[in-house]
Amino acid sequence: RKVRVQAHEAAVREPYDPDELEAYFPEDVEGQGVWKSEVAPSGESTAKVDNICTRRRIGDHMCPELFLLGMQKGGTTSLWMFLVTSQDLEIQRPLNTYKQGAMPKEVHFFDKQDHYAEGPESYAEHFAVRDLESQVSLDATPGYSRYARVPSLMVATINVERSRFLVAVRDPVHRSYSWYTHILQRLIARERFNASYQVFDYKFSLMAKYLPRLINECVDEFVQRPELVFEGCWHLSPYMRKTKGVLINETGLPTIYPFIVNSIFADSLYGYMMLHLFRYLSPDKFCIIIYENLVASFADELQHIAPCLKAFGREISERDVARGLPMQNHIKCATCRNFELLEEEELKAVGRDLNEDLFTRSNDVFRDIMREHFNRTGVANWEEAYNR
Ligand SMILES: Nc1ncnc2c1ncn2[C@@H]1O[C@H](COP(=O)(O)OS(=O)(=O)O)[C@@H](OP(=O)(O)O)[C@H]1O
Repeated sequence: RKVRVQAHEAAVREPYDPDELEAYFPEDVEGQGVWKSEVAPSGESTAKVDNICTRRRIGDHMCPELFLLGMQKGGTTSLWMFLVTSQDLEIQRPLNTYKQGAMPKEVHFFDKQDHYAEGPESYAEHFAVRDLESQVSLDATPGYSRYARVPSLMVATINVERSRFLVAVRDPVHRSYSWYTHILQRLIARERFNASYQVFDYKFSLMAKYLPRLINECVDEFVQRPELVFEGCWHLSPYMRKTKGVLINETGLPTIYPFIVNSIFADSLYGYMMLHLFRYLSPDKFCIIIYENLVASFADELQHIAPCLKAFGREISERDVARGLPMQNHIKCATCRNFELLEEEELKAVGRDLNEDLFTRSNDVFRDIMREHFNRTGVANWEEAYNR
């Protein structure tokens, strides 16, 4: 398959070869060796999986059966906080995670090769011992939605029949900008993040100008099979790793580590991300909520996770609704070095192009999914806010 690059040919990098990548990536973007470790999914149907998760014995550690899979920057920390602090829902959080001292929200078992390799017993040990059949625990790792291999690994490990999956989506432009900000505030000290951002003079608007074309070239290759788009084009896919960089005219630098900047936009392709998840996990086990609605009308939007809680005999109480959505994880970056602060109108202008060039196609897929599987129409018309 030929990779087309419409950029200044002289400055265009050759495709990254595996040795070069090896040198760039002594470890994964997020700090583990995920991208290069071929974790072979077992391919076993869940009926055949026999492990601590499927056995569910009283007296054993309890694997999660409720998952908050994403999307990253979709308000997941607030939703998690709401769920695990409810006195009525009785949802258990992990005792600890693999990362010492981390908030007990994100276990990162399925997206980190080293953790997955430790096996289900190790996963379960992060949760309390079960002393009642009705207990349920939650793994809220929004990064799971970013890694194409995760759902197949889940199917090979968890009790799929009993499990339920929550996903919070958000205006893709705002989600992308929020993740750009997150990287700039929390991860930019890492050499690869800094190098990839530097090419764009650290500017979101420049990333938004160049990345849609690169991502679209990949999406176009798979568009006849929309359920394969995410696996084909997610930020660490072979296609994306091999793709040639482009020259950024404004800085005169060619892209480097494109997957870091890719992910800012590729992780907002919710339609394709959901179709990928549905290849492994049945839509009727999902509850999808829309961040903007959750913020604007908490009680109403919360009802859309009710079916997933009901599966465990849990009901959202009036006093839960009254508690409202806590505010968590708002990253203020005003004083971050090199931060491109985009005021509302400026972000709108950037977002308009992003929608036209990249997001609308995936949003259409997402809206079809909402109509078909969740009987919700007229939701998530994010682009309307950007209309000229
Ligand atoms: N109550 C409430 N109202 C409005 N917005 C809220 C609320 N709680 C969290 N947030 C916003 O959610 C963003 C963080 O999302 P996540 O917690 O999913 O991020 S992470 O993926 O876990 O890092 C982050 O968005 P940005 O501020 O745009 O970065 C938070 O501000």
